[in-house]
Formats: sequence, C-alpha cells, structure tokens
Amino acid sequence: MKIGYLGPSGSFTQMATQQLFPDDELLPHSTIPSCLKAVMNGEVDVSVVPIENTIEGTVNPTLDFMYHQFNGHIQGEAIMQISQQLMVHPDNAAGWRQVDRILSHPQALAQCQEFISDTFPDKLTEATFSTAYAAKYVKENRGQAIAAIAPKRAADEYGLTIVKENIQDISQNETRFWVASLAPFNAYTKNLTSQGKKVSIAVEMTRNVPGGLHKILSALSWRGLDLSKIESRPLKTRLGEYFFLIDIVNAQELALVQLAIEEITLLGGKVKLLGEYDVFPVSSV
Ligand SMILES: O=C(O)C(=O)C[C@]1(C(=O)O)C=C[C@@H](O)C=C1
Repeated sequence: MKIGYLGPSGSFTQMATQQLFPDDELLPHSTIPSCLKAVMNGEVDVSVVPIENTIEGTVNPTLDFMYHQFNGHIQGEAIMQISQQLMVHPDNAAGWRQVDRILSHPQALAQCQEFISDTFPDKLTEATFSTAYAAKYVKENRGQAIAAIAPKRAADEYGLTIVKENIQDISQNETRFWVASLAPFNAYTKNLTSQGKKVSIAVEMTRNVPGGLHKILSALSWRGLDLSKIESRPLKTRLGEYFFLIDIVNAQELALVQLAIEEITLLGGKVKLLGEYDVFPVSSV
C-alpha cells in the first residue's frame, strides 16, 4: 500500500507510521490537509496524521478536516511518547542562546512553553508545517540565528546539533495519531498488539434543542458506553454553533454504539461515524 504521513522525513508522524506500516511505501506530505486530501484523491491508500497530545490537546486541523471534509474513516490509532529537543545548525552550536527565532509545529511549541519562556523570554516563535520541516529549514538556512524544536530523529536526519534535551513541559508527554483511509484494510503488522477498540463519532444538534447535549450523553450512558473524550468545535456556520467529538473506549459491543447512534438521530442529532478502530501503542524510536 501507499501510505501518506505528515513529513518531511524525521517527523514524529513518520516514526509512528513506520511502525504501523514497516513494509509499505511511505510518502511524506507537508500539511495535515494534504495528507488527508491525498487519501481522498487516491494518491495514497492510507494517511497517518496527529490528532491529540497530552499537553496541548486536540490537533484542530485534523479534527476539522475529518469532520467537515473527509469521506473515509479512521482505521486505527497509534499512541507514542513525545520528547522534544532544541537543535541548531552545528555552526551555531556554541552561541545557541543568541538565536532570535525558534521554529516548530504549533503543537510542539505549545508543549515546550515553559522552556521557551524561561530560556528565550523575548524571542519570537515561528510556526512551521511540522517539527521536521523546522529542522530541515534550520539546516538549509545556516546563516540565520534560528533553532528548531523537533525529535532527535530530525537532528540525525538533517545533521543538526541538539543543545537542550527533553524540553517538553512534562515528561509523560504522548501524542495520538489517526490512520485514515477510504476502504477498510487489515494489513497491520503482527508486531503490534491492540490495546483495545475505540469508536469516534461527531455529533451536531440540528436545532438548538434545550438539553441537546444531555440527550446525546444519555443515549450513550444508559447503554454503559465508556467515554474517554468529549470536545466541542465550532461548526463554522454561525457564532455559537458547534459539533461534538465523542470517543468511546472499550467498545467491544459495536451493536450498542449503532443503537446509540440511531437513538441520537431520532432525537434530532446529526451523527458522523468517524471510525471504529484498534489502538496500538508504538515506541518513539
Ligand atoms: O509529526 C510531527 O513531527 C509534527 O510536527 C506534528 C506533531 C503534532 O501535530 O502533534 C506530532 C507530534 C507532536 O505532538 C508534535 C507535533
């Protein structure tokens, strides 16, 4: 299969993708929407994109695209430990404290807020498409006084010097990645063991019914369905209109989830089933 991922080479997403699909052809894409569009237009069979992090929460571009535009499903999830490193071009290693800009993906910058405000109180941060993109940019622009926050793998890939290790605000920092495709497949490597089944749905109440969210939650709760996450995102229609992402864990009884979806629909809710999938812990290699 052809597998898209948020690249370039050296990204956290690449590490997760290589463990999920060790024998497939991996193709980097520069943004999360371009990874998911590549699935929709048949350029790749599957794409792997980040969805949530311990410190910074939901990766909104992923959730918004999955809800508003994606016409396939989540087929799996990987959970990986994330350790962020500060790196510079080797020529600037001695004077790294003098950098005037710190580049990374917004999720990674947010994961290292304490370090950045303590070490570089007056310096600018600059958002890049991914952590590895920032590392590559630092490599290609050695004349600029810049640093990247990225994985150790990106430092190796682009020949950068790590000047501060493990700079994320908490050590137990993890990111979830979704595996998305149009058609189901069962080609996961035997090296991975599922830690359980999950179902993700997105729900919007078509009219502003009082107690609408309460009704949605009741349909799930009286069936004993165990929720691990609920989050609202703007519908992008009018101010004050939202959809809700709901993750259901230990969802062995998929029939129960189907019945809950039917009940929510009868109550006036519009439900999009984002996917029913296995969750795989992967290591940060
Ligand atoms: O894969 C990467 O390297 C990314 O830049 C993306 C991303 C994310 O969006 O969460 C992936 C894992 C980390 O949480 C930080 C950044």
